[in-house]
Amino acid sequence: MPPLPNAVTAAELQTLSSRAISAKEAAYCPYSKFRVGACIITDAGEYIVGANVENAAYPVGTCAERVAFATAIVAGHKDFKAIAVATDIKPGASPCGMCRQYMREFTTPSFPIYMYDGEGNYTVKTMSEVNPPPSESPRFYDTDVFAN
Ligand SMILES: O=c1ccn([C@H]2C[C@H](O)[C@@H](CO)O2)c(=O)[nH]1
Ligand SMILES: [Zn+2]
Repeated sequence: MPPLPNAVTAAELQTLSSRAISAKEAAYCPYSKFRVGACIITDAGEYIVGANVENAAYPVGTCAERVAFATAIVAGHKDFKAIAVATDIKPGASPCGMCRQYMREFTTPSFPIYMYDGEGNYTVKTMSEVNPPPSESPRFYDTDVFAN
């Protein structure tokens, strides 16, 4: 049987999580003091990290997930296997609405989001679980809808 799309091996998940956890150290978060690190693994097995970068004008700040995806896109990556997001809270944090929308642009509904707490435990959800289809979620802009 061919491997499932978006399936990460145990070794890949180990690297993905440790890079997301260490990326927390790069966060610039003097306002919230809430450190978030993220790491994406591409289909080819490259790892790209991000962390939240805040701003005195709060909405201008960007989350770790969007920093990681923007970095990956600018580096020329197109196909992504999974993302890990690491925080210091239990049971981890799920991506905000802007990040769900942002990530949908570059991922499929089965794309997994691994959410790590401060102790290395995770929960995992797919894009379609955190971002339901447009019929159920009218304010969610889906690339498939705009593809026609
Ligand atoms: O999934 C999340 C949730 C929050 N944040 C950031 C945004 C802000 O800088 C801080 C507090 O919300 O954490 C992320 O980067 N990713
Ligand atoms: Zn976000």
